[in-house]
Amino acid sequence: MACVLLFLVAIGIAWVGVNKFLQRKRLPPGVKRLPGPMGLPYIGRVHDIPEKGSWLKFYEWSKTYGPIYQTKIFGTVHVWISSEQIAHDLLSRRAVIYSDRPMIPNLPDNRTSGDYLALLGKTDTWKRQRKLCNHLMHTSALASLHGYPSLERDRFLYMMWHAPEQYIEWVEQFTSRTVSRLSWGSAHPAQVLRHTTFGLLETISPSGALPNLISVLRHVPAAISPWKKKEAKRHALEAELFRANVGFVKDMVERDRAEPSFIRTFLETKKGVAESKGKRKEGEVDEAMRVVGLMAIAGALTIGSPIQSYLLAMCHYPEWQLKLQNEIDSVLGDGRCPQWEDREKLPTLRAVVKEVIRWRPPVPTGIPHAVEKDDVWNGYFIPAGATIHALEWSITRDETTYPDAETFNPGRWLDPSFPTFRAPLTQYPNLSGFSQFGFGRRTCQGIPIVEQDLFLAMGGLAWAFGIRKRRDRATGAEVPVHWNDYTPLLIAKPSRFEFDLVPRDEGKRARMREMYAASREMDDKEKGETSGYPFSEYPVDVEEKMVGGDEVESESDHDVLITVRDSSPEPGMMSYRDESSSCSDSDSLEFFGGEGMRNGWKRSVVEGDVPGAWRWA
Ligand code: HEM
Repeated sequence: MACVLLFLVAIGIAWVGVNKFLQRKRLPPGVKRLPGPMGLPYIGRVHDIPEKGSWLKFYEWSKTYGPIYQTKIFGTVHVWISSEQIAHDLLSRRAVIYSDRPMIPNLPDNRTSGDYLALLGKTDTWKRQRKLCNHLMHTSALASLHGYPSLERDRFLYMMWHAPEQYIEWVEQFTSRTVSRLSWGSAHPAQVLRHTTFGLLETISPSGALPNLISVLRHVPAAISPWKKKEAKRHALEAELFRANVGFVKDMVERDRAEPSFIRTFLETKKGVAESKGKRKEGEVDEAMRVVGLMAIAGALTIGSPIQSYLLAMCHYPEWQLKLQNEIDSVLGDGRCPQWEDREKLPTLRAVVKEVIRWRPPVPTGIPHAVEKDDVWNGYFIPAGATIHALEWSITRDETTYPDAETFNPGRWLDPSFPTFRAPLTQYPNLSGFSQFGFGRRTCQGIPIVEQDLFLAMGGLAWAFGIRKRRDRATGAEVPVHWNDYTPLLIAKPSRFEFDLVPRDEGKRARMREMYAASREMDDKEKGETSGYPFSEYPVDVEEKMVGGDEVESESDHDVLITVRDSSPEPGMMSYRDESSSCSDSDSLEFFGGEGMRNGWKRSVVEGDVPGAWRWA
C-alpha cells in the first residue's frame, strides 16, 4: 500500500514538474510571467472567489498585483485587466488575436453553434452575424427605434405609480417589451422571452451553473446531468419562441400589417436582394432569426440593471434627483415628460445615465475574450488560449480617470475640472465608446437601444416622481437601503430594496393617465392581430414565478419578491399603497378590476391590462 502511495505521489510531483517545465519553456527570453495570487495545484484560488460580488475580490487582487495580473483556475489562465488603457492596448490594438471567446463549460458549443452572436468564437459565422446585427441596429436607430421606447416608458411610469412595490417586475417588463417590439414588432413575446433569457444567464454565468466553476462536470453524460437537462429544455422553448416570432412577422408582412421590427427589416432587405438576384436562401432567415433572438436576449437581460441602480442612486443621492428635476422642469418649461428629441437640451440627464452605469457597472466582470496566439505585453507573457477579462468594475474605479470613484457624481461628466469632461454638452456625455460596453471588435452593438431606453426611463422617473428612502410610519425613521448588494450572475442587478415613490404633482398624475391611455391603445390594437400566435398566452407557471404571490423566495433575479404590507401611507406620501392612486382611482379600478384573491393580493383579469398582475385588494 505504502509503495502504491509513494508511486502516486511521485507521479503527481513529476506531472507538476513536467507541466512547469513545459510552461517555462514557452517563455521567450527576458519575458516574465504575469503576477498574480499563488494558488493550489489545478484548482488555483477558486476557493477564494466569493459566489456573490466576485468582481470585488478580483478588484481587491488588482490592488495587490497591479492593473494586469493572472490567476489559474482548473488549468486555464485567466488574465484580469483593471486599466482601460491596457484593455485598449490588448483588446482593441491587438484585436487580430484578442477577439475570440472562451468555451463556456456549461454551453460547450457556444463558440460554434451560431445561436448566440455574443458568445461565438472568432469564426466566419460571427463575422456574418455581426454585420447583420449592425445593419439591423443601424436601420432601426435611424428611425429613432420607431418610438417604441417612449411608448413603453409611458406604460412603465403608470405601472410604477400604481404598484411601486413591484418595481422589478415593471422594469423588466419595460425592457423586455421594448426589445420585443424592436425585434418582432410586438410586445407579446416579452414574458416568455424573459423566462428563457434569464435561464440562459444562469447557463452561461460563472456563478450560475456549477460546470462553469468546476469545468470537469461538463463531461457528465446528458442523461444524468441536471445542468444539461435544464439547458436542453430551456433551449427548446427558446427555439420554439424565436421560430414562432419569425412566422408571426412573415404572416403580418404578407397581410401588409407588420409593425417595424428587426425581422421585418431583414425580410424586406432580403426580398429586395432576392428579387434583384432571383434567389433567396432559407438558411439566411434561420440565421437572422438567431441574430435577432440574441439582440432581444441582450436587451431583455441588461438594461434593467441600470434602471434599478438609478432607483438605488436616487435613494442615496437625493441632491442629484433635485438637479435632474430642475433641469427637466426649466428646459422643457411646459411640464411635459422628456422625449428622445429633447436629448441635446438635457446634459444632466445624459450625465446621470452615464454615471449610473459607471457607479454600478451592469456587467462588472466584463464578457471575456480569448487570445488565439502567445503574446507579450510590456515584458509579460500571455499564453495562447488564456481567457482575458476587462474587469469593468475596476476600470470604473481608476482614480486617475474617476476621482472619488465610489461617489455617484454625474458632475464628473459636466464640469470641465474633471478628466472625463468633454464638450460640447449638447453632444456629450453619451455612451458611445464607453468602456462599459467592451473593447475592440467585440464591442457591444446595442448602444443605441441602451442610450434611448435609459434616457427615457430615468428622465421619465425623475419627471414623474420623487423617490426616497422609505420612512417607517411609526417612528419616521428611514428604512436603510443597501449600498452595493448585487445579484451574482454575469449581469448584476441590485438586490431588492424598499423606497417611497411620490408623483410630483397633480399635473403629472393627469399626464401619466393620458400617456398610459396611448400605450394601451397600441396593446389593444395588437390583441386583435395576434390570434393564432402561440405565445400570446404564456404558460401559467412562468407567470406565477414572475409575477409571484407574497414573499416568494427568489431563486434567481427574475423572480419577484412581493412584500405584502398592510401599512397605510404617510400623509402626502405615496408609499407602496397609495389610496389616492390605486383602488379609488377610476382608471386604476378599471386596470386592477377582476377576481381571484391570494393572501390579500388580487390578480388582474381585466382584458388588455397587465396580464396576471397582482394588486392589494
Ligand atoms: C446596459 C446595457 C448593456 C451593456 C452594459 C452591455 C455591455 C456589453 C459588453 C460588456 C459586451 C462585451 C464586449 C466585449 O466583449 O468586449 C457586449 C456585447 C454585445 N452586446 Fe451589449 N450591453 C448592453 C446592452 C445590449 C443591447 C440592448 C444589445 C442589443 C442589440 C446588445 C448587443 C450586444 C451584442 C450583439 C454583443 C456582442 C458583440 C460581439 O461579441 O461581437 N447589448 N455588451
